[in-house]
Amino acid sequence: MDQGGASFLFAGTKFNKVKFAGVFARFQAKTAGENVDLAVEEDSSLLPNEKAETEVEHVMVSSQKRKRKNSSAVAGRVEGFNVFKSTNAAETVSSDERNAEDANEEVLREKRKELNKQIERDAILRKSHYIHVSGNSIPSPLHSFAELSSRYGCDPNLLTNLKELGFKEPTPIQRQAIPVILSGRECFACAPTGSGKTLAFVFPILMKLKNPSKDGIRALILCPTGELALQTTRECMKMAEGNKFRIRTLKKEHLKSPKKLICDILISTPLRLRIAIRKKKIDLSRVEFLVLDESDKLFELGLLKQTDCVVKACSNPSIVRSLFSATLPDYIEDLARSVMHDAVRVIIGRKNTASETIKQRLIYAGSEEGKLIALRQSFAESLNAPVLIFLQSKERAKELFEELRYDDIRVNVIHSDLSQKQRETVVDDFRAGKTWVLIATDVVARGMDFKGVNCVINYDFPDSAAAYIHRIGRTGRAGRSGEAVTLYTEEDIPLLRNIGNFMKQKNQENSDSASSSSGREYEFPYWILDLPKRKWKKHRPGRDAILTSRKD
Ligand SMILES: Nc1ncnc2c1ncn2[C@@H]1O[C@H](COP(=O)(O)OP(=O)(O)OP(=O)(O)O)[C@@H](O)[C@H]1O
Repeated sequence: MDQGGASFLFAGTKFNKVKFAGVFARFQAKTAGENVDLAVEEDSSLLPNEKAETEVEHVMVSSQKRKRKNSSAVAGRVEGFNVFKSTNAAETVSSDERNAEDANEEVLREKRKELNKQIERDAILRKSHYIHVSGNSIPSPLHSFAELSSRYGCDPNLLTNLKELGFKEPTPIQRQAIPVILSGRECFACAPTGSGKTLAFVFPILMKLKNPSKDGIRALILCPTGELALQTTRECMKMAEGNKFRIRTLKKEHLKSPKKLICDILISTPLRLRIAIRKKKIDLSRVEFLVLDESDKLFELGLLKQTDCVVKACSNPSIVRSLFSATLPDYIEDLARSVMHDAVRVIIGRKNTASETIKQRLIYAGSEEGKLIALRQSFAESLNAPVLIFLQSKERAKELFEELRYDDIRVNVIHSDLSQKQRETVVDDFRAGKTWVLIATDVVARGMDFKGVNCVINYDFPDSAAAYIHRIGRTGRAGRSGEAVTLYTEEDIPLLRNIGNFMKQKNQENSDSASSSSGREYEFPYWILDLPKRKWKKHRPGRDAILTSRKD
């Protein structure tokens, strides 16, 4: 990735004079020489530990000031300067102040104790959910969804929606990311596939927007593919049910319409959005919340320019930006750290790892022919539908489809040569169970939530570590179990070590053998860990054709 190109992302953010108007006014008054009361105002938006921290700071400042004053009073007496009008008056003030100081120090001790207790409670909760955080004054994680009501005054209707969706407990990423966004903090978050990241950014946005308005687009969610944008829109609508928010996916029709698109929450790919911006069909200057979902993908070369254009168009200085993904490479972290404002980093479990609930297996297929034989054999033994098969290119996906379409299984294919409408139909059929086996390119590898996919087959070895994690992450979602099988040939052997590292982590925590859906025991091939380390560049080796007819 061209990091130089990425460095101008997020440019143009200024000091938020509106948000900090109070501080600004006080600061101005102080510089004008007025007697400014520095007392901390009761700020209901502050969280318990933030509030405690602020109060402790305030008491400390006041106490230090008094100490300085007292010591100068003592110094005044010792050195004999007539600092005070009368010694008696000085003594009276000093004894009053001493009492006040004692009381203040008691308050300070209590606040400190409470703060420490809160920090301890937060640490225990975070530890039990493998939540790792860094940043300043990080809001406490949630114990339950009910806390959204007691701590943040969440609209009861939104909470009812959660209940109706069957969500009883927040997932780890939701426990931490929701309070972070609610407290107006920018964040970059990394949590495993299928761990509920969508709700983690959608729900706090719905809470913050409160009511529908005609003021313009207030929240924007960027997704790398049209399918994911549609899925996110649907999820968003389910969570907002009954609140009359206008939630829209940016469609081709919007680009042709003479009117500007006005809605509360817009969900789009960067590609389409950039066209809309250039055609002046959209105004993003009032966007208060910007989410870059699958952020590492959005920063890849093919999408970087469009993403950058969108980020720049979101010119509201008080915007709150969040980056979410299951894979967060170091260079994205560095970029985020350097350009985001006081951002909070939230990592669930170990960074860049596959979900714990996926059994992963490697199968040596020898050749292209061997792959097809292995696939047919596995389907003949037990077709554990729904199954998702990934290939490295649309040409190869089409070939495998041609090969399997006359077998006795309901199979379909999805790739970028299909129109958006066709792609939507294919996805819907797979979701509805009309398709048992879906052959795909990486267009559906990211973010797609096909509930209940039992098995992912990497027919072609993935082209990057991130691709491996996202592909296999289409199974084993929301705590369900799943299976991922990766077929490999000679060309892929140098890269086995790279995914072996992910597999080893999983197998060490369970046992070294994992049984597959067909009931066979699987031995982890330890020898792959002895292979030399290889830098994983885009791995798409030339492969023999799949079609058996073409070989005859
Ligand atoms: N609190 C919850 N309790 C139970 N299920 C949940 C909860 N939150 C979300 N889910 C469900 O978990 C599934 C996965 O959620 P989601 O698609 O947001 O995952 P994700 O972390 O974004 O995955 P990916 O990295 O693949 O994009 C969805 O079916 C969603 O409805």
